[in-house]
Amino acid sequence: MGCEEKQETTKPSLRIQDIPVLMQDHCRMLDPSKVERIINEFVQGGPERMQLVSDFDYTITKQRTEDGSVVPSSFGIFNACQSLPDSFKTESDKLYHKYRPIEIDPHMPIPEKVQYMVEWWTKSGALATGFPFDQSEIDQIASKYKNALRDRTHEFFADLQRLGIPTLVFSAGLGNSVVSLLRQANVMHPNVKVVSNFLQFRNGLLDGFQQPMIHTFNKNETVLDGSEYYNLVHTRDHIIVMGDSLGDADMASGVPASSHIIKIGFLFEHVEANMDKYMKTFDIVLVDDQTMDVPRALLALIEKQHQLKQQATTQSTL
Ligand SMILES: C[n+]1cn([C@@H]2O[C@H](COP(=O)(O)OP(=O)(O)O)[C@@H](O)[C@H]2O)c2nc(N)[nH]c(=O)c21
Ligand SMILES: [Mg+2]
Repeated sequence: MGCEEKQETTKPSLRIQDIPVLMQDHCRMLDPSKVERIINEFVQGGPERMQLVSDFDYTITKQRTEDGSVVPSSFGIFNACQSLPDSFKTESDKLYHKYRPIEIDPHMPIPEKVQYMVEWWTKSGALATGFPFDQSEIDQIASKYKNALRDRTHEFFADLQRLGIPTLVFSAGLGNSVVSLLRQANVMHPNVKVVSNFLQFRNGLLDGFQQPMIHTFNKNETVLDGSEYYNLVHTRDHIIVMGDSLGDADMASGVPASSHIIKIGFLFEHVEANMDKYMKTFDIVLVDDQTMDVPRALLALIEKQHQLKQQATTQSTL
């Protein structure tokens, strides 16, 4: 009885059907009432309890561009650099053909895959060793793709900065390419942190990747344990997670179990075959949506309530 009364008084003030972006045909939800409940928690909790965790490749970059050109992945940008030795490309392709099928093998258990992934990233680092290399090469290639970020990415990152929401861009790819693209797109604000694999140099020569290695299966908040960023976000228990691969949904693993998380999945390839898994994995599935409109709409609701609260406080102190 008491419980029913409580539900009555805490009735959500926002209803999913009143949020137009979530009512679009290409926006799918397995459990809209769960999304509605969490959105209300987010709105009540305000920006100071929020954090955002996003994948980079094909989550911040587009899965489909208007002119049909393919956007390279962060490793792809590096591989396109002219000064890399000829053997680098051939050897790196060989590694890709060996390890990529293991990475996506639906039957192999994850602990077994982890060993192979560590092997892949280690060998890939070893290939990127012992020759001179200049970051400007990555910058030049990345500059061609600074307009290949999702529509309204600039506005989205401006929203996150204005609201002071710590934003983690997580990539098991190459951090040098990620940062270069974000910088050149003018979205690398102080609240944005990129956790990824960064090139390391020794005596003026390339020397593989810096530690810790970020691979597909440790790409989650457990690798942040004890870091400065962890200290910044560990009390922020309202989390938006965004990704395009099923594994991206686990990026917030390691945060307290009591956290409220909305997982947004961008689905583009093999829509029918993937739909079921994406629906079970992400709270909101966006089919061929090349914009940041849905996450922006969530932030707008949070900001609106925040402003109302601030106005009320100002008036009560007058
Ligand atoms: C070590 N290594 C890993 N990858 C791929 O890079 C991806 C980076 O992982 P991610 O950033 O989590 O995923 P996303 O690209 O789907 O956003 C992994 O899923 C691997 O398939 C790699 N790809 C290339 N081209 N070269 C490499 O050396 C290499
Ligand atoms: Mg991705």
